[in-house]
Amino acid sequence: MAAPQTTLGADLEPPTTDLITLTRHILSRQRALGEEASGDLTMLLIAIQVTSKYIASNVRKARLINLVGLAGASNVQGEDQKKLDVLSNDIMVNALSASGKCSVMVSEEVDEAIIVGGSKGTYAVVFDPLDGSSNIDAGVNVGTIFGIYKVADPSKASVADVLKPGKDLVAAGYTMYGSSCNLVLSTGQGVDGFTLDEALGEFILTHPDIKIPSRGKIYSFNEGNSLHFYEPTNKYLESIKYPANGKPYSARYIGSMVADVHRTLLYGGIFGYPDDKKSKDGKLRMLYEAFPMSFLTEQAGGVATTGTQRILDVVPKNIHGRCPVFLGSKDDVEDLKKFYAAWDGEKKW
Ligand SMILES: O=P(O)(O)OC[C@H]1O[C@](O)(COP(=O)(O)O)[C@@H](O)[C@@H]1O
Repeated sequence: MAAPQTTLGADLEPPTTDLITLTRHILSRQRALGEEASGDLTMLLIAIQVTSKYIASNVRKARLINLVGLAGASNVQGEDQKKLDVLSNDIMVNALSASGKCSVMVSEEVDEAIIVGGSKGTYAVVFDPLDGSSNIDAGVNVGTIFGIYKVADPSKASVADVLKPGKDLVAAGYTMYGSSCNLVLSTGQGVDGFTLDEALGEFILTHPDIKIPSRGKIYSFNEGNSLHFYEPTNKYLESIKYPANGKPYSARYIGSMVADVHRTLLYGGIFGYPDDKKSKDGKLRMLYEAFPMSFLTEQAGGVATTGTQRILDVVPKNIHGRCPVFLGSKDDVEDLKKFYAAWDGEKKW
C-alpha cells in the first residue's frame, strides 16, 4: 500500500537561482551609497558575520566539547562568566581588531573600553558577545548583540567615541543562536533578517524589510520581579492581563533578550525590563543591549522607551550603564507610556 501523500510536497518551489547572501546585501547597500561609502563599514560587518558563524558552531556543539559551565571568573557587572561568554568575547575582539576598521570596542565581558592600538579604524563597536547567559547550559536560545558608532578621529580614538546616545549609531544588529541561526541587521535603512544555511556557510536573506505589527497580543516581562515594579508597570500589566474589553494578552518570556526581542519584532507586542524599587536603573545595559535593540525596533517601525524618555536619546555616562527598557509595537508601547505619564510618583528615570 502506497505511503499516504503529505501535502508538503505540493508547493515546494525549486531552489532560487538568485541567492541574496548577507555579503551581497551589505555590498548592495554600500553601492547604493555611491562615492560616500569607503567600504569600511562593509568590511566591519563582514568581520562580524564571520564571528557569528564561528560562535554559532561553538554554541551548537558546546555540550559535546565541554564548553558549558563557568569560566571561573566574573565580569565587571559581578556576573560569573560562562566559558562561552569568554570564548565569544575573544572571538569578537580578535576579529574586530584584525579587521583594521575598528579603533574602539566595548564588550559586556571587558571592564574597560578597548582602544585598538595603532588602528586607523573609523568605527567603534559595542557588543554583548553572548546574551542570555542564564540560558546557555540549558541549550535555550542565546545571542550576540552589536552596535556600531562612527569614530570622530581614529588617531584620537577614545571612550568618548561610544559615550554617545543610541541615535548616533550607524548600524546595529543581533545574531540569535537557536533552532536556526538568525542575523538581524540595520544600517539605518530599515531592518533585514538572514538565516544561516549551515551547508553553504552563508547567511541568506529570509526576512527582508522587517516591519513590526503596530499592535501585538504578547507581552514579555519577568513578572517574577513585579513585587518591586513601580505602579505604572504593574497597572499597565493589569490592563493587558485583565482587559475591560477584548482578549487578555499572552505571556512569553525566554529570559534571553535577543530571543524575546526577535519574537517581538516578528509577531509584535511588547518586551520590557523595567527599573524597579530594587534596581533603580533596571538590568539591561545601554550601550550593547538597550541601544542596539532600540535602534532595530525603531527602524522596524516600533517604539523604545524608558517609560518617560526615548531610549535612543539617553546619553550614557559610563560604558556599562543600565536603563529601563520597554520596546515593541507602537500602539502597545504608547499604551504603557500613558501609565507613566499619568503617574506622579518619584523615581530616577
Ligand atoms: O533573568 P532575568 O532577570 O529575567 O534577566 C534576563 C535578562 O538578562 C539578560 O540575560 C542579560 O544579559 P546577559 O545574559 O548578557 O548578562 C538578558 O538577555 C535578559 O533579557
